[in-house]
Amino acid sequence: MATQGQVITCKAAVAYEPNKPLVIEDVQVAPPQAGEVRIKVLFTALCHTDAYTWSGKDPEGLFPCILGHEAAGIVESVGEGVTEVQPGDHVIPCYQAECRECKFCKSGKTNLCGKVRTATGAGVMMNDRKSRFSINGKLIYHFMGTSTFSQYTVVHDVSVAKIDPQAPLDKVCLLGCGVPTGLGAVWNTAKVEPGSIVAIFGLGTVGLAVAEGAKSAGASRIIGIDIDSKKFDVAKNFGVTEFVNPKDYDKPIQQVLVDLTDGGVDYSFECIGNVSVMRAALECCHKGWGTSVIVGVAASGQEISTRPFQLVTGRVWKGTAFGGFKSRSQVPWLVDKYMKKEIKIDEYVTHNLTVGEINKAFDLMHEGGCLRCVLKMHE
Ligand SMILES: NC(=O)C1=CN([C@@H]2O[C@H](COP(=O)(O)OP(=O)(O)OC[C@H]3O[C@@H](n4cnc5c(N)ncnc54)[C@H](O)[C@@H]3O)[C@@H](O)[C@H]2O)C=CC1
Ligand SMILES: N[C@@H](CCC(=O)N[C@@H](CSC=O)C(=O)NCC(=O)O)C(=O)O
Ligand SMILES: [Zn+2]
Ligand SMILES: [Zn+2]
Repeated sequence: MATQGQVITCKAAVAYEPNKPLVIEDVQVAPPQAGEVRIKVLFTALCHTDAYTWSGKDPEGLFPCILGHEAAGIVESVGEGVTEVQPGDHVIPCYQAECRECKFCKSGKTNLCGKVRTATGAGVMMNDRKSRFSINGKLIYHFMGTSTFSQYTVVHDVSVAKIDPQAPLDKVCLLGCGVPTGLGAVWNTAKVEPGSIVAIFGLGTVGLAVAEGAKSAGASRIIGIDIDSKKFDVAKNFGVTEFVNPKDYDKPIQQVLVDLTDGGVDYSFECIGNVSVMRAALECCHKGWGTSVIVGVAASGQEISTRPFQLVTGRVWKGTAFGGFKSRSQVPWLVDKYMKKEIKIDEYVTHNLTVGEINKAFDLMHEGGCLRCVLKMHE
């Protein structure tokens, strides 16, 4: 039965309140308006940022909402004026848009796009500042402009990357967030050079993708730091050459790293979202040139600090969103790299469940033995 132009009722995991189990509901998904695309989501993974917003610590977190932002699917229908994708196209929804027209896109200096950001931060669509999701007339907010914990979602056309239809959607869904973020933090944001010494704080999917990126960039030493020693075995497969557990030392971890590296590392990456660790990551950098990249997302109200002297003496503090990748242009390129076996994805997928098991998937994320859990969205 043709669904174009119709409201679709489908299953979605709804977050009604912070930290309360997600509820699988029958949700009404309105047709796409001008400049919008309705996507049948086939697979979605969970990222730590979904858990962060669900925890209530995200200043942009709105409830009730449909979380999820690391997914792949097929275009079901498009709204007026949409020219770059059509029904049947295989796509990855991108929380970081790329309109190619705004001040940010035209600057050549950033991957951030301004076109729909105020709407995505407010949980609505740009066109009418309303949600396309409802349950029996009651509004449900969008999340990050993607809301992939739903069998169907509506996104802005500037947030859709069209990909190779041969690519396995249960794997390339990871290119919606964590893997590009880690790779791009190294390749685009830090621009790590061959021979560099790299420190990575936090060896989850994002930290391991940093390791993979650093290895491919020719780093000579890749030091992984995590409070969970079990992470080291798996981290070796992604390029980590040495492991440090802060719990094994009495002195500050930045001092441990400075001592291990004859004065400090060339590049460090914070992939946790902990502001004390962000400070340590900056202060373990080498005087004169060491660069630290903040990747982790810290809770509302948290602030970073250090002695300004750390910067006066040449250390550089940076941050990255989606690894600096331009989403619509470069996600298809990353898919092609995966298809040519030039980047890993399968190795990050430790669990596969169904959307009905989503609360179990979040439990797995918090237990630590899980990198990415991929949910099948349809029977
Ligand atoms: N900037 C961006 O565009 C993006 C940021 N993120 C953020 O990156 C962070 C990492 O995400 P995931 O890899 O999915 O998370 P994860 O939870 O899988 O990994 C975090 C790792 O940090 C370790 N850890 C926790 N506290 C620690 C401490 N005090 N010292 C050392 N290690 C510690 C944990 O044992 C775990 O291995 C999150 O904050 C997430 O929100 C994620 C994607 C994109
Ligand atoms: N609403 C959050 C924003 C958290 C954040 O920094 N998000 C990252 C992506 S995290 C993906 O898993 C990002 O791209 N930020 C840039 C942006 O435009 O949002 C908060 O306020 O903490
Ligand atoms: Zn994410
Ligand atoms: Zn733009």
